[in-house]
Amino acid sequence: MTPTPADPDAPAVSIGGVSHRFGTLDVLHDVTFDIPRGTMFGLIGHNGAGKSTLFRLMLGLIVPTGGTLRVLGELTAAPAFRQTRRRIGYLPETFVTWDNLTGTEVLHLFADLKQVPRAGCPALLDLVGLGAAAARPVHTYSKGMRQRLGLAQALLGEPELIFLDEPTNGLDPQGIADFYAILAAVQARGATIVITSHILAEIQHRVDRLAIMHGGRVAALGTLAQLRDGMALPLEIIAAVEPSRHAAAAAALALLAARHGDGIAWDGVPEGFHVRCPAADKMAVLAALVPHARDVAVRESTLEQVFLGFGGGHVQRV
Ligand SMILES: Nc1ncnc2c1ncn2[C@@H]1O[C@H](COP(=O)(O)OP(=O)(O)OP(=O)(O)O)[C@@H](O)[C@H]1O
Repeated sequence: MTPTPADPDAPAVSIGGVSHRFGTLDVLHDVTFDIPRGTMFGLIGHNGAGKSTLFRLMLGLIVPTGGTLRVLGELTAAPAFRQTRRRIGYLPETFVTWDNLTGTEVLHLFADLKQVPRAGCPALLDLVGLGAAAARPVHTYSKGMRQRLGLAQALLGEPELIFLDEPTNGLDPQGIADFYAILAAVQARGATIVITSHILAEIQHRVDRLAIMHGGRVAALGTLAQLRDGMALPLEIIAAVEPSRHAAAAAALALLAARHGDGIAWDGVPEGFHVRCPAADKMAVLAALVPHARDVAVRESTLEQVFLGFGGGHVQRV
């Protein structure tokens, strides 16, 4: 029987002061955060930051050497967690499967291992776009098709919580878009998704919340907007200005900069102006430029800039 968590509103994952040590190597240090139910949560960090270790801990495959870890309301160290694991899906970084079996046969085997009915397999193969290839042996699949088969096995039994470790590695742009469209549908039915990726441009607008891991610690946590605010990275505003309006636009910017101090900087280019300013000055800069501009675009800092700002790009081995 599937156990029901005591509190259905409890976070999908609750990590409290978790540390982990392999032998003499301290890999995670006092990691504390929750993953709210129904969210798509991104876990990012440099190579060796501890993401996969945290995944293995959340899956109950290893037990933390310090702190507590609750997943779907159950302590991962508790014997009852074996039952809870049936409500969890997992796509490892490297999805290894039986190459001589067909897509359908592979999925049947995973369904048997997970003790869920095989009857759901055809619909899952259709969902991931493998319906037409289901009867072909897996050794004839492309890398993208294998990854989609991996996603299908992670979705067996309609799990409430799904862990995906760098799931879009090797997928082409259309494959990545299709992959996230499936995840959006899965999230819409209420599932929580935890995903790691090194392709930050890909996940920045797709995840609801993020944790940036650095050297086994949580360096930052929140929505992309909160992380941007925390970093106070400047915005870039690009204004297309006709030559006849250049002087007037430059004068408006100079007046604004004199009023707002050093935070506003700009370059004149043949097509107009590139302005960098604190986010708080965005509306003032737009108000100065719009009367003179043919077009204006605002570029907010990317997740990659935020990540690098938090020291994410600095590989520090723990
Ligand atoms: N079984 C293990 N025994 C000893 N050390 C380990 C073991 N698994 C991981 N580590 C070490 O723990 C640290 C974190 O590794 P982990 O795989 O969790 O990082 P990661 O953030 O997932 O990295 P990547 O982005 O490269 O996948 C690394 O220093 C790694 O060498």
